[in-house]
Amino acid sequence: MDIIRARLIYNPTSGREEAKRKLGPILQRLERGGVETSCHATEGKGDATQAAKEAAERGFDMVISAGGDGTLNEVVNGLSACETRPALGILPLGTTNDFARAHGIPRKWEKACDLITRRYTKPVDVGQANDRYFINIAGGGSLTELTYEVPSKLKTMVGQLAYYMKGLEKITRLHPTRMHIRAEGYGEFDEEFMLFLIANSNSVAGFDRLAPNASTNDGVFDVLALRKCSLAEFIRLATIVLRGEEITDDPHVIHFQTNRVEVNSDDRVQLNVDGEFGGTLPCTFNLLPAHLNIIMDEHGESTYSKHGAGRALQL
Ligand SMILES: Nc1ncnc2c1ncn2[C@@H]1O[C@H](COP(=O)(O)OP(=O)(O)OP(=O)(O)O)[C@@H](O)[C@H]1O
Repeated sequence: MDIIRARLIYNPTSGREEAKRKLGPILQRLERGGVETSCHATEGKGDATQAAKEAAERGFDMVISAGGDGTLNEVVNGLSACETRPALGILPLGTTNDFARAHGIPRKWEKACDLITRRYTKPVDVGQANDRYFINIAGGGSLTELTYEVPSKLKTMVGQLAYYMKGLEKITRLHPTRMHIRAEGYGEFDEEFMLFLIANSNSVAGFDRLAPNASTNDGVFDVLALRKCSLAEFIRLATIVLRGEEITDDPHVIHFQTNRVEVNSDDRVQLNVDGEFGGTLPCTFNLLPAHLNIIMDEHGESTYSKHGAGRALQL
């Protein structure tokens, strides 16, 4: 068995602190599977980005992100900026693990370790929003501005949507903003929007039908923009999303696929990038095709079209 070198970047505070509690057994299991692993415990915001960048520069064969979507997003940001990018393994030990769930990466640490030691990688598209990277979703609009006010685990915009729909709090503060959206190969829109979403993955906070065609390996984003509408219309559409049904054909929704979108506004519009604050407009969203090789189940995702089949990690 070939031995490979991996750097495990774990957030000791994620979820129920499982990465910290199970660290010994995790390292042992990886080692038994030929993945010789050293580790870095993150100390706060941004640390995982720096640690991933250093691991790539030090020539590790693989970086393993252990934690939730927040840690994964930081690791993706560190790796995506590098010329030579190690394979990425995921131990989904956080409170929210949207990406892992959508890509069939097991929640149990034993099974996730076994998947990593099988070393089967698939190329995955990465989104770039100005100088930040994302693998699930980015967006902007008044709904995303409310996101940061809520001390909730539901950090993505759609998660917030569910939150507001349950409580109907603050929903009256939703307001349209005039934005200019220019999409490569599609066209331009200059009108008032409630919000826009740039989806790279089809599973956003569990709403699999929100962008049903979005896939992390098709070379395009699914863009959804909600036109100015009344509160009643907004609630009607949000209810459809919460029921797990599609809204892409609704006349209030603009939906298209592209690999580059520019969004601009004269007003201050905050961006949400994979659940985190991502600065303000203007923003250019660029898709980086097959930018990262992520360890997945060979039979995990079925829509493996544009970049061909996955492969065993070549070392
Ligand atoms: N030692 C640390 N103490 C506190 N926060 C940290 C530490 N290390 C990393 N973080 C921050 O914790 C955030 C959340 O991490 P992560 O998504 O892995 O866990 P989670 O349990 O799913 O998240 P959340 O607590 O937001 O639900 C990350 O964005 C990261 O910046």
